[in-house]
Amino acid sequence: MKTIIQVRGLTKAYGQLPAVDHVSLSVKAGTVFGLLGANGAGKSTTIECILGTKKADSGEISILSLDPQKDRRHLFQRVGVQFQECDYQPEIKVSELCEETVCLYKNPADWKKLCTQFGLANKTNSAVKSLSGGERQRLFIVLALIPNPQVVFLDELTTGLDTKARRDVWKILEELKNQGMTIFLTSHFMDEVEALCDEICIIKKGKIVFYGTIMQAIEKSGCEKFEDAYLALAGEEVDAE
Ligand SMILES: Nc1ncnc2c1ncn2[C@@H]1O[C@H](COP(=O)(O)OP(=O)(O)OP(=O)(O)O)[C@@H](O)[C@H]1O
Repeated sequence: MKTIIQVRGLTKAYGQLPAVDHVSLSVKAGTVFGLLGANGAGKSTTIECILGTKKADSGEISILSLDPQKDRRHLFQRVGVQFQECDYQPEIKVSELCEETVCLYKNPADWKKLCTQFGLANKTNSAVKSLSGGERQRLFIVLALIPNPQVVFLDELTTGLDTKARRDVWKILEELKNQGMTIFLTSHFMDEVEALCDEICIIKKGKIVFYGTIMQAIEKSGCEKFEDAYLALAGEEVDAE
């Protein structure tokens, strides 16, 4: 299986704070990779360095065999990114935002089809600002998929979605994975991670504390349930430092 993302010794500090500390990871084509950790663990910084929107202090990063700093334009065409929020004109409609996004890419997906897949078919004429939190979240996934990407980054992908919408999104991601898409996600929902991820990496204060499969995490922790395993491995209990 081809390696889509390869990170070796990624390190990035903000002043004195080591946000990402010698992180190495590798993501194979057509798999779902979960980067996990508490708030402030360093997930977003890692993703931004992989995407080239932040410059690492040291380490090597390759994504789709490209250097994210040197080849950002090429990467832009081949990578999808879901943001928690994105900038849009205050009155813009769903259809207009999708069409604007389509214009940015050489080989865009059919946005209407994506809106239907994500349960937004009857919202295309609505203003983005009028959507519910869950609808907006689904729209951001649609926007991330418009480039027809080979790899997609989904940040806290189902935050704000109701139970059925979450399950629907999982199903679509399974289908995309089966079609060969590589998915890199962050999530604070361990049921979602368990349902979707082939491999996970847990970071704490910028350092990797676990890397492997869900089963290996359960085995290593000695817990029965993955959520307990995650809490034990991530050390999310209040520490006394
Ligand atoms: N631009 C910045 N300047 C200074 N410190 C920053 C900056 N961005 C992030 N940090 C700090 O770096 C650390 C890692 O932040 P990061 O956003 O990567 O974590 P995260 O795991 O994505 O958190 P969350 O789950 O809350 O999104 C945190 O302590 C954060 O406060």
